[in-house]
Amino acid sequence: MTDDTGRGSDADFGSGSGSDAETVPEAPAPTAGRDAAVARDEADPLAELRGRFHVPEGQYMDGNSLGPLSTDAEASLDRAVEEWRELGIEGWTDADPDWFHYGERLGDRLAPLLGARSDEVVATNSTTVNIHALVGTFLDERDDDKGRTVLVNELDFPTDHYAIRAQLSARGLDPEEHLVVVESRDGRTVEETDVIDALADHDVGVLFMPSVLYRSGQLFDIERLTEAAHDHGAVAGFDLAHSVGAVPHDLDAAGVDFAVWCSYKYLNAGPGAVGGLYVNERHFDATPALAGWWGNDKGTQFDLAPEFDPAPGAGAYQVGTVHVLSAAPLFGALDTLDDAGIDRVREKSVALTDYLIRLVDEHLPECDVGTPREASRRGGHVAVEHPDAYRLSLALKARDVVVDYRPPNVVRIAPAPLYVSFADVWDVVETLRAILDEGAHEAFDEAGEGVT
Ligand SMILES: Cc1ncc(COP(=O)(O)O)c(C=O)c1O
Ligand SMILES: Nc1c(O)cccc1C(=O)C[C@H](N)C(=O)O
Repeated sequence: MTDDTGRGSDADFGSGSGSDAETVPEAPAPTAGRDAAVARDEADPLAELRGRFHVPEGQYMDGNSLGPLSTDAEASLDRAVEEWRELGIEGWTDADPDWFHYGERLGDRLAPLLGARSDEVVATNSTTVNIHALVGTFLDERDDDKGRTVLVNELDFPTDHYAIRAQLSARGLDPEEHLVVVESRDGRTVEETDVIDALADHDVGVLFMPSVLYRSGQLFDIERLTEAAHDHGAVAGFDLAHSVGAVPHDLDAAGVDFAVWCSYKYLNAGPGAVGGLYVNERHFDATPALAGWWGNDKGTQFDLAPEFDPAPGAGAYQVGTVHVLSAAPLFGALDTLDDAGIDRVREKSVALTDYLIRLVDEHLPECDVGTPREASRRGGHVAVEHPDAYRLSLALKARDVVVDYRPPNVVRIAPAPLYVSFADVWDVVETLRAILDEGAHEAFDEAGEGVT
């Protein structure tokens, strides 16, 4: 790609080139060349954290699906294995932290990232199981027919749709009558005003939305949508899979009722890592729809009584035995994130995605950007659109640029701040420019292998 033609500073690219009015000052100009990216990296206070990750060769841009292993996560997993070896069954009480309370101790660590009290957060289950548990609970909490209707978005991740439909059907509630689906106008994003209008136009008891859309990366205004839900007598729940660890949250202040998330994306806790959930203390008297002995009060759990005695707070939503070995890496992964600070992570993320969008605009005219250009409406990844996105994603991986593909036309590129540099972003776009110039993606099979 050509270097700077002296066309001016960042400010000249602020309007219409991909960023919103307040251009993020830190990102280099798209025509300033790789040296400017390297110089930006040399000034990056988070740059040293990359050394605490085992980042594969090339550019790893898939943290929106699976974050890489950090030395901290590795150490905490090793510690759990060592305790298993040395303590055996005594690990439930004598490990540090004791395995019995892994979910609660991780809740203590996660709470600051969520803007929540420790007893409102627990690491447990998986995202999908937590959606079943919480949507089911809040459907049961409503004794009026109005409350037994859930509002979702057309573009939500499929597991959210599957779980909610199952919970409705389990209660004899026909999704045709008790599920309101807000449609996208452009196939990429959802208008918040359309969500708010749907709340006004339908008898909705539960609003359930992602914080960030998995394909386009649109970030929603959680506080605005929660207020709208409450104004119309609904509770508000959010799937934070694509924002926890990338975007600061303040769930208590926003009045959110419940939330769920995974830990294997921007929290970097490893494949199949334990999920997490939040329940606002307003709802601590609710009865979990998915009762299990691990959600029983730890003080009576081994009375082994047939009656369920829910634990206080979010802990009641644990179901079966905590998955110790899939939870252990999260302790170390949170050490790394705590050292960075979520506000600095978000600041760098906005600069990296802004830079990526402007490089695509400047150097890849064959591609479109499906992600909102306003920083306040963007999560941690960018949707680069191209009719041959699937084969482009394969061609990129063949050149050690790890991205993923989402139908019908999106290459998802996630420059995660803890281990991605501005020079990495330049290199990804330069590689994509070369692939397009050579037509290298045409060597790949349309059908291709499975998509991850
Ligand atoms: C928004 C969203 N929810 C849920 C999931 C997956 O759920 P689970 O962690 O249960 O596999 C994903 C993908 O990882 C997702 O993007
Ligand atoms: N969550 C995933 C997984 O557990 C295995 C393989 C891939 C994924 C994903 O990236 C799905 C993810 N929710 C998405 O945003 O598409």
